[in-house]
Amino acid sequence: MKELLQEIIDKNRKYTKEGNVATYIPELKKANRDDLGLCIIDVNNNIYEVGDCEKKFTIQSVSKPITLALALMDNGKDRVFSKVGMEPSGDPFNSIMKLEITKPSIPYNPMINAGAIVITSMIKGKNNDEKFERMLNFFRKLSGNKNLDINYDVYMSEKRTGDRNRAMAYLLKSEGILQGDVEMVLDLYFKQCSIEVTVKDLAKIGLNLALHGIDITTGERLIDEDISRIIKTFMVTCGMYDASGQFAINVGIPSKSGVGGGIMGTVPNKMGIGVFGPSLDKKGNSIAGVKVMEDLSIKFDLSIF
Ligand SMILES: NC(=O)CC[C@H](N)C(=O)O
Repeated sequence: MKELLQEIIDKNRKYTKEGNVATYIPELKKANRDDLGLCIIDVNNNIYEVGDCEKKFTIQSVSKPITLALALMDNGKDRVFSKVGMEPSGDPFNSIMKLEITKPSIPYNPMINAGAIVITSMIKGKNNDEKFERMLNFFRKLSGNKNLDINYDVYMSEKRTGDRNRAMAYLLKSEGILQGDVEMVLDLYFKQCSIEVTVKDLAKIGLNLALHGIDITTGERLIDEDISRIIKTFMVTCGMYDASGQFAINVGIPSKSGVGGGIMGTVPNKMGIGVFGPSLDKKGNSIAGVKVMEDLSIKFDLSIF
């Protein structure tokens, strides 16, 4: 198995030369574009790691389905989906356009920035510290990694430069969709995106989703079954932004990407997948990472469709 995975990494390493690492968050420019790592954890808890699997990177948008799960458990479906929709937007992840032309300005889905920021605002806690602690604990439990924490430099870098997200959040507040102190919500969102992970952490979270919310090592239910189903469905329809349709056809694995270069995949009842390759295409998805996912899907017949 490991040899097959190594072949997939070797074959696709050339694609790390294509595209560019994210630069709009200045600190992300420091990523090494040549990196490519993969981890798979199957339902028997076999862990396979190949390539640059020891590298840490910030989770960025791969955090969105995870905070969505927490917000749904905190608030229930009715409340969450009165503020955020369930439809693919067909627009870039950071688009502001539809917020102005649709009334009420409910973000299309929780996987684009506007929707994710509203979701973050729904995390329960008596102050921001407690909200972040609950969030981080949830990420730690799902990844089985007690040491997960934020990359402070990336967090500060995005906090300093995240004016587009700031603009969206203020617009959402003015429309009554987002509640609370906007700067506090954004601070929590920037922290959430700056949580530092490895491909193994993503594979473990993916495995927990593949097992419908049950942790394989502890037997503990971490996510309600129904919520785990909702999360995976969003990953299929919106997880790769405005490339989700193409990805569903070519790969067919519920997945979520982030501008740090990570992709988390979850194959129901089979495995969790973590991939890292920081050079991105124009839509913000890892170019080599998507190629690796395509090869995995074909080689192991993983498409859910
Ligand atoms: N696509 C992404 O990974 C975007 C996350 C990033 N923190 C942002 O809000 O712009």
